[in-house]
Amino acid sequence: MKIAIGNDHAGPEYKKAIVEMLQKKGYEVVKYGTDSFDSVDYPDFGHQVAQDVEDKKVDFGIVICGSGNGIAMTANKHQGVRCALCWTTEIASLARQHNDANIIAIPARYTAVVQAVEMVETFLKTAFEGGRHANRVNKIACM
Ligand SMILES: O=C(CO)[C@H](O)[C@H](O)[C@H](O)COP(=O)(O)O
Repeated sequence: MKIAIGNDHAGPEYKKAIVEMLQKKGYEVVKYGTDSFDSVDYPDFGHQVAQDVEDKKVDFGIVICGSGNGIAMTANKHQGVRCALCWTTEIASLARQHNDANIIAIPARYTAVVQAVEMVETFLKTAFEGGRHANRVNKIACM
């Protein structure tokens, strides 16, 4: 399975820990974003991750910024992307089970690294339930 990950200056150490976990588990990882704490603009990297998901170059995406909101908003501009802001493992699980989310957004300044890694593990191992949720998810794209 192939995963794209991107972050701004709020999350280099979060990306590092998540990438280590993913590579240990055998995932192929495409890395975007910064490895330093110098200020950058989260949309630059949110778009890169979301474009890979939209183009089906990767199976899932992970985006990280301070609150998680700016980079989630960026990703959700893309066709076919359902990016979920997650702050507990239960929310991460529900984002897959009920919303068929294909990108997880991590709020680096409001969660611990260990919690972020656990949320990503949960997100990636949880399946979409379909059923009544499929109709609802289909309606998200209908405007
Ligand atoms: O949380 C964010 C966007 O939703 C970003 O990570 C920024 O950190 C946030 O906007 C704060 O900006 P700053 O330049 O880090 O003060």
